[in-house]
Amino acid sequence: MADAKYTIALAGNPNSGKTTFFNRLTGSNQKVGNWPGVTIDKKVGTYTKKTPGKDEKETVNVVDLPGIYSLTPYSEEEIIARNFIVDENPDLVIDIVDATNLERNLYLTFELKKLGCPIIVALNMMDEVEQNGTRIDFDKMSEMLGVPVIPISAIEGKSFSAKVAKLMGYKSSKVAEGGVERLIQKTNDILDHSYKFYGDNPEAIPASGEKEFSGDAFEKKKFDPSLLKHADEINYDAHSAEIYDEIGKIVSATVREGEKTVQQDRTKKIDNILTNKWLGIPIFLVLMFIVFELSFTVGGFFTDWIDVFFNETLAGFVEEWFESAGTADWMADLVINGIIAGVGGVLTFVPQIFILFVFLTLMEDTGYMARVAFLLDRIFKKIGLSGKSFIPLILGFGCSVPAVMAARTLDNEMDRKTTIFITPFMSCGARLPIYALFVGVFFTAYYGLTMLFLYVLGILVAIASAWLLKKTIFKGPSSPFIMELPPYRFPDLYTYAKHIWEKTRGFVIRAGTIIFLASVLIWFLQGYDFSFAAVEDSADSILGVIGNFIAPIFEPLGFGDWRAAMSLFTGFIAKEAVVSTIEILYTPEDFEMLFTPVIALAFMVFTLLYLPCLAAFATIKRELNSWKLAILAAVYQTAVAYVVAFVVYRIGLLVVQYLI
Ligand SMILES: Nc1nc2c(ncn2[C@@H]2O[C@H](COP(=O)(O)OP(=O)(O)OP(=O)(O)O)[C@@H](O)[C@H]2O)c(=O)[nH]1
Ligand SMILES: [Mg+2]
Repeated sequence: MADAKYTIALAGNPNSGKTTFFNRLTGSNQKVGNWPGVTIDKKVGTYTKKTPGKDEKETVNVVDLPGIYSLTPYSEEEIIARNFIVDENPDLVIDIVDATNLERNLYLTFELKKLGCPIIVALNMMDEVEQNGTRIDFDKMSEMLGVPVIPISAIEGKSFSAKVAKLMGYKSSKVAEGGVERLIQKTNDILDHSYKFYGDNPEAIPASGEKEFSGDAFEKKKFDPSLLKHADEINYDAHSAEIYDEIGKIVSATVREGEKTVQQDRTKKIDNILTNKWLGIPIFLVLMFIVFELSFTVGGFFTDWIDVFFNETLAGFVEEWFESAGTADWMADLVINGIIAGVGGVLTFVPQIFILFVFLTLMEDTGYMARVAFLLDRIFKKIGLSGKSFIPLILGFGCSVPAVMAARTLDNEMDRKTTIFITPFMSCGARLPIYALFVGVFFTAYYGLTMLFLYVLGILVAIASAWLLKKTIFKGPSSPFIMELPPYRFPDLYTYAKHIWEKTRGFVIRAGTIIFLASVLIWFLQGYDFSFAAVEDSADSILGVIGNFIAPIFEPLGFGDWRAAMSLFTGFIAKEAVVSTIEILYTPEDFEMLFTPVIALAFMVFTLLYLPCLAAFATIKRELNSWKLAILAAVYQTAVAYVVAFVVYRIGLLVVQYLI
């Protein structure tokens, strides 16, 4: 943590807007999503506190915490949140409360108060409250709670995106206008003054500047450890009943419920269709199909340009330039046939990836993905896995690394391990260039369908594996879980754009770093033999010799060619390296000759399912905290890939033979 005078923690129920506020306050770019359990680790940022009338600026640490319902935590990320509040003794806790759901959210407020934390309650989502016509008496609530209450709307601002959002029908909040600034001001005021004032009587906090305290006089109110014990061992029924009773009183005294229930009505209407028992899953499939088709048609348009740029314009220019400069042949070969082919081969697919991210992120941010999880929850329950597993799985569409980490939200150990095992089956973004490459050559007319097949196959294999694992090595009852569905929300455009930008940028950066290095390595290994002498035919190179040795293993799957075998090998570094290897090793003619549509499909299926990349593997090892289990996972995944690719290949051959 940066060296700062104060530390503030952001606490609150899941999905109440903590990270949204954190990002605004600190200018960070942490993941926000419209479902509970997005933040799974504490994140530290800073903001600069200015005291009016003084030049001096101070750095304040702000810690974004995972959401918690109470101080009695169950899962790992809840423990992180609670322990931070309890052990790190922050100077101030800002309790971000979802004002549309006060009854539930205020429970934590009461618990925090009982701990003796200095807190400010930020009533978030005021824009939604107002749309419903609900009124809240903040002064009275503050008085009854005994802590400052400030209405805010964390997504609002004077930013461009807020203006666009307004144009698109988003209604802002009058009450919360400037609420974020007021909250910061209040935070500063409280930090500026002793807790002794605050703890006993919040109204007694003098206006800032009225009275100054030196650093030494800043006295921290210590937590009473007996209270902590209390939180763990308390007689919960009596305790909660008492708290809920008080919450009930506060809510009835301060809230005048509006006539309208805009969000609920809208959400209900949409959900009648989207989560319909029969229509839900077909609608999801159709949506995904449309997304893939769009990413192919729109993205493909730009992809062609980029392809021409790398393979003709840039390669041609570099070639001429090298020739005129008299550069050594090997150098020209490295740059043109190694780097430009390898890195360019991956970058070509940026437009497709970008468009896919545009839609997947939209599905996440609006709350639709939570519905997909809900739909699959029924299936998951049948196989004895908690529906909570689906959130990590959905994140797996992006990248397996954060997805595997997200399995921490599962409090049941067996469920968590099972989820970690199956998450890599979800097709991550890095695998997209592989499909795009093959589909672009062999399945041009069926792009959307082929992609859908691969994604759905990944989901089905994950479900089947979960069933198998729960029956065998990870036996045990799964904890009951009631999926909490957030209301549909118009995504905050600024955050939304940032999400897409970050993901796309990540992809480009990988191409420029790890794929760049992999390309150089592959180029070297395919051009030189074991005595480091240049070879005429790359089949005699280091890569060729190893490749020819392992290639027969893949013969039954249709791709027993050494180049295909080696691309799977380099794919362990990063999945995109499969594309780089193919671009470097194959001439287009060879590529089209050695692969047929059936072989291509089997190859894609194999790359979908086999062991994940190095980074994902390291994460799996860390999260399972066992080499044995991590290796078992990789072996299992590769074995599944082999069997499924074999079946796909054989069925494909039969179809071609008898039906086409
Ligand atoms: N309408 C409205 N939506 C908001 C507001 N603040 C946050 N949101 C939305 O609420 C959702 C949840 O926001 P997050 O910031 O991820 O919530 P969180 O509290 O960090 O959630 P966890 O990390 O899961 O505990 C997102 O879709 C936000 O865009 C607000 O003031 N008004
Ligand atoms: Mg969060």
